[in-house]
This record gives sequence, structure tokens and C-alpha cells, in this order.
Amino acid sequence: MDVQKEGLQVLGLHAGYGSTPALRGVDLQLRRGQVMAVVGANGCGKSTLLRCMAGLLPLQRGQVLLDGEALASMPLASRARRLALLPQQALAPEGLTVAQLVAFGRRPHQQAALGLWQRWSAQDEQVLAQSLRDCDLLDLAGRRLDQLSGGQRQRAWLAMVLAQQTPWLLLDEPTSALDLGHGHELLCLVRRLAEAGRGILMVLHDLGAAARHADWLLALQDGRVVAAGPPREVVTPGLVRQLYGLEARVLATPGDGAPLVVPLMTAELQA
Ligand SMILES: Nc1ncnc2c1ncn2[C@@H]1O[C@H](COP(=O)(O)OP(=O)(O)OP(=O)(O)O)[C@@H](O)[C@H]1O
Repeated sequence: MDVQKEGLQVLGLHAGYGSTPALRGVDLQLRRGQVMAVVGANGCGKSTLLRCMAGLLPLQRGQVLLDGEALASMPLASRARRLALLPQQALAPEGLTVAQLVAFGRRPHQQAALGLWQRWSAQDEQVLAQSLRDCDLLDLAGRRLDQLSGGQRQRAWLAMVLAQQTPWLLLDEPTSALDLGHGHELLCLVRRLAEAGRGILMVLHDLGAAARHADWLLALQDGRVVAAGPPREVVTPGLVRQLYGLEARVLATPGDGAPLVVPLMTAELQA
């Protein structure tokens, strides 16, 4: 494989909604084993980027390539075996249980090459159980989604994405509804998945968590990439000011030295 073409690539991407431009020339390259975090203010284009990369929103210009092959030209089932998206908000049919939702993640694997559906296999059962376990859902497997808390529901959708067993994962704010413990567990799971060879791109609002758990940070502003690189090089008070209009200190996290963003309080600003 040509190293220039390896991985999931976005080249000169422009996209938007009608006459509203949302992305204006975005480039990135995600490699196997890498965790990339996309950060930026509300409305800067993060979800739009993920939607384009998952093939859910047409590109106005540019390309999304998987190992050099245009994603748009891949058959849907083949794409679904290679790339999975956890959307920011997802709706499930009423009455669906957690286990039923997670089982949907096996659908792309059950479709055989000739378009015939294979039976639910022992491997499907094993992946289902592992995905439920990874998301701490074994006790909730039989519960209806519409009777869960927001965080439990978010973990169920994540388990469905994991059950897809794709080499590439796009996670849109996967920790937004999770408590501190489950959020941390999830980010550690993401790291383990990357170590096993997956490539993961996730949107995070918590710049400190992004800096600690990602190898590469991509900062968007008004649909453009304004910074990209290892978190220790990219996260500065200047970037925080540029992205969020906020004055902050950037400290080193005790132990691993990852950048820790501490916004200044009003009294500190006035001092
Ligand atoms: N369905 C839509 N129709 C029209 N405009 C949209 C639509 N979805 C998003 N937009 C606009 O596109 C721009 C980018 O939105 P996007 O959802 O990608 O932002 P985001 O960075 O993910 O924001 P957030 O942090 O709030 O989730 C915003 O200006 C938004 O208002």
C-alpha cells in the first residue's frame, strides 16, 4: 500500500446545507492505530465532517478516500463493514431493546457476497455479548431503549457501533451523556481499539480529554482547519482564545503531562 494513500483521507472537502457552507476545504489523514479528536466551537462543522466521511451528506467538492478508494463508489454493505458512525443523536424504532439494537450492528456481516442473508451465527452472538460487556450493558440487554437514561442509551448506540467491528470508527461526541466513570472507560476502550489496529476519529468538546486521549488533534473554526497536530504542540492559550474566545491556562496533567485547559475565573481576569 502506497503510504500516501494509506488510511482514511479527506482531501479539499467542501460541504454544506443548501446555500449554507459548513466545511470549506478540510484535509485530514487518519491512520490505523491512531486516535484523532476533532474539536471546535458549536456550529464549526464537526458533525458535518463526520457525516460527509460516513457518506451521509454529499460532498460539494473534494474527496473522502479509504486506502485510496473513493468511499462514494463503494457498495453500501462493503462500506458498512469498513466504517461505522456513532451519530450525535440517533432515533430507534419504538419498543426496541438494547440487545436488538446492538444486533443491528451485525447486519453488514450477515449479508453474503451474493446479497443473500446469512443466519445469526455463534460469532455474531459472541460479538454481541462482547459489545454489551464493553459498554457495561449486560444487565440492561433486555430493557427497552425508550426506558433508559440518556447515558445508558448512548452506551447502547456505541455498543451497536462496536458490534459492526469495522476497522474505522467515527464517533460524534461519544461521551456527551456519560458520567465521569463511563466516559473515562469509553476513552480507554477507544485507546485499546486503536492499539488493536483500528483508526478512530471522534468529536469531543472537552479539550482536556481530547488532549489526553488522542494522538492527533484537529481544530475547526468556521468550517476550516485552523490547527492540526499532536495535542502537546497544538493546545495553547492562543488556540483556546481563537476557538472559544476564552482566556485559559494550559497546564501539564500530573503524571502524563498531557495539556490540561483551565479557563480563568472573572476575578483572575480582572486581577
Ligand atoms: N440540517 C441542517 N440544515 C442546515 N444547516 C445545518 C444543518 N445541520 C447543521 N447546519 C449548519 O451547519 C453548520 C455546521 O454544523 P455542525 O452540526 O457540523 O456543527 P458542529 O461543529 O457539529 O456543532 P456542535 O458542536 O453544536 O454539535 C452550522 O452553522 C449549522 O447551523
